[in-house]
Amino acid sequence: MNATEQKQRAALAAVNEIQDGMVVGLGTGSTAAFFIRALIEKAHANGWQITGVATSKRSAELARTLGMVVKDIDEVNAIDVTVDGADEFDSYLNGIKGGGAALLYEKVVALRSKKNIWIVDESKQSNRLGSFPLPVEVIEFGAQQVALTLQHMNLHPRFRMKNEREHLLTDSGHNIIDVDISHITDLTTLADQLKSITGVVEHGLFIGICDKVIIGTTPVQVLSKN
Ligand SMILES: O=C(CO)[C@H](O)[C@H](O)COP(=O)(O)O
Repeated sequence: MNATEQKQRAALAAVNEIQDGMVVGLGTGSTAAFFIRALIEKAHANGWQITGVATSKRSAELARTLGMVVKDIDEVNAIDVTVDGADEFDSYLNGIKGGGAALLYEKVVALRSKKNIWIVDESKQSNRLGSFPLPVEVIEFGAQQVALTLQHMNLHPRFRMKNEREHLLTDSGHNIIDVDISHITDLTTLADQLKSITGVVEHGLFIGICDKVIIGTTPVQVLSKN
């Protein structure tokens, strides 16, 4: 079974975690898009009222186009569960996110959710995080200075590009600098160091946030925290 089929299977399995009336955090990326489509289909078929809280403009637009009520995070009292993809995860359910440049909103929504589920294909599983470049979201002003700091930290920074000349901008208008953390063993300390750099808004290390990973293999594998 290829990666796309596994993403679809994981997304379908995650829909079983949702009940009528829930407020659901909608992740970003190709796997999250499969989930959004499948959830809306089930909600329509069963007459469910589901409210979405999107982690990107893309996901909000997809969900609204398909008929879901999507609210801003500040318009809801609580988020019951968020279902999102991941770029890499380990056996502790820590991971790297932000391959789709949505890590800031994804983390804001995840940290306000009662439960976080990641849906993935098996290629995302890793014994040690760091094969996927870690996205660091930085404000436009002084972004080159932040890149220099990351260079001095031996993290081999590279601006994520929209095209040959322009930096990619996130939904918040920030830059993404991808860094190489494959040689770093203490990721908690790294996370703290990155957050302490003025100009850094967020990074894609999600440590202690995910509660469950659904891998769309046959049969589907589920890893749960504790
Ligand atoms: O973190 C993300 C977006 O910022 C995505 O969840 C991650 O990149 C996985 O994407 P996909 O489901 O397309 O493999």
